[in-house]
Amino acid sequence: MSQLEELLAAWLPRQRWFSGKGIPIQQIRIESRHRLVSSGAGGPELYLLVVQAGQRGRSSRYQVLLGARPPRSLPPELAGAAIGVCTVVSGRPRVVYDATHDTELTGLLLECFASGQPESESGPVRFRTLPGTRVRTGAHGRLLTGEQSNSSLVFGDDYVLKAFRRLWPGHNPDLELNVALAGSPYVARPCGWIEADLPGHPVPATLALLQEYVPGATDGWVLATANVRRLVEGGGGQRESAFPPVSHRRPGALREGMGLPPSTESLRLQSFAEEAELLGRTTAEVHRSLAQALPTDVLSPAAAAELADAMVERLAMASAEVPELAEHAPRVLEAYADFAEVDEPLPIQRVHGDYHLGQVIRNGSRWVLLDFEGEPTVPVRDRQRLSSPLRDVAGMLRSFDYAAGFLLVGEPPDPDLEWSARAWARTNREAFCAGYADGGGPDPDKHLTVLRAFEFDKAVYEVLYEAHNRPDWLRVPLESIASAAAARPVPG
Ligand SMILES: Nc1ncnc2c1ncn2[C@@H]1O[C@H](COP(=O)(O)OP(=O)(O)O)[C@@H](O)[C@H]1O
Ligand SMILES: O=P(O)(O)O[C@H]1O[C@H](CO)[C@@H](O[C@H]2O[C@H](CO)[C@@H](O)[C@H](O)[C@H]2O)[C@H](O)[C@H]1O
Repeated sequence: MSQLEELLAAWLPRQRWFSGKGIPIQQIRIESRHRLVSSGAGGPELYLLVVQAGQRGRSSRYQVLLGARPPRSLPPELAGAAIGVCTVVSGRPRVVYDATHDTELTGLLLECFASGQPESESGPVRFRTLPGTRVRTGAHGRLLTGEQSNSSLVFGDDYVLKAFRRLWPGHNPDLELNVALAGSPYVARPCGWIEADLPGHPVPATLALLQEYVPGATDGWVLATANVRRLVEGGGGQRESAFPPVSHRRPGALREGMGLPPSTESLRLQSFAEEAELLGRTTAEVHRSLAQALPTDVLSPAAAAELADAMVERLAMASAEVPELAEHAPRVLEAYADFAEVDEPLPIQRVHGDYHLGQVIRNGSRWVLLDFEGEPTVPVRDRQRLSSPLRDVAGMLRSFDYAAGFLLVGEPPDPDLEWSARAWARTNREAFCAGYADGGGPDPDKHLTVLRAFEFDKAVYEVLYEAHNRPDWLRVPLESIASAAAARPVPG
């Protein structure tokens, strides 16, 4: 291993976006290295590295944006981004650091888009813009610090540049789907992308996506968790207050039907249920646009069986890593077997693929959908497969459970709190499904077997995701699986 590879081997596992956390790195190899920009003699340089990390006999590729400056010239505000001192090029020692924190360098990325030309050593990295786009330069890129699988830089109120961290050959679905949806009011307009050739692969990999920034928006996860917290803090755990049964989709409908004014709790539940319903409608609209712009098909029985097999495989993998999952496996397997036997034709199309509350932002008038990347740890060619839009519905339903379950993380057992949290999740799940069906999507209530299998599959994915990234949160998907496994499946 080179000096830089050794430094990266120690630094990578500490990064939020590194998907192989907790598994020893056996090998690190810098597969390619490109100098993108240099701000002049003695100034910082920006390198783009494609790094292969070997773990448990498997190799994964990551993108590292590396800054390099002469030793002892790192500004104090970048001290926390330092990776170490080594020779990057031409044998001279440099202090190397995570360049996404360096606003001097990130600003130069916009200039590469504007000129279409990086100052590159060998030219295999390309900055592309979409027809009709003139990139405005001048703003510095500020790194977002949220829970992310990638790294997003916000340039003033103009753009967001998302650098994909885990790289796969092929166009990233986030680029493909945003381009297909360009012009829709429900996505952020795509402006350009960065791509690079990967050694030995005929198709380039997408390294980053440049999109218009949606100003003044808040993401659905922040809104939902604030709402669920308010509900609970406001005494939502009073069991005598009306909570709509499953057949009543709107909170408060039961009391309304009885001529009673809405209870405080149902008003609080309703405040987010309206949002959930609108989100359901918006989701249906986006699915319709995707189906119009890109290929569609119908899932054949053979393909359904293959899909069920893939779910079984994922369950086996997750159970091997997280033994608590194994006790629920028989019921989960039953759900997958029921799915494989569904005999109605299931329309399939391109879908979001990793749909949850953190992927939607709400501005003044609408919900906007982000991050059509799919599950970042799944190879791009698999993420490009057509799928049932109900997979996205299941993803968002899981997310309502998450927002409620998150509230209980670290809390001592409290049946009232648990009851309120579950009530919140159920109300919003129902509102989302109602909005989705009203918006023209396949009615979730009529596809319960399919939905149950997709929800289990997503929760199993989440178990692995949490085990690798946020072990404290593991109980959120595990408890959902336990309670869904204990419930009798409703035919449909
Ligand atoms: N175009 C945009 N306008 C405003 N905020 C955005 C935009 N794109 C991303 N964001 C913010 O960045 C966060 C992470 O973006 P996302 O694409 O979901 O990244 P990741 O793939 O790493 O999860 C979003 O939750 C949102 O808050
Ligand atoms: O980074 P991405 O947004 O592409 O997605 C990954 O990270 C998500 C967490 O940030 C993870 O989502 C899970 O946690 C969310 C709350 O933080 C919750 O809303 C989702 O329902 C839950 O799946 C996602 O699964 C993962 O791919």
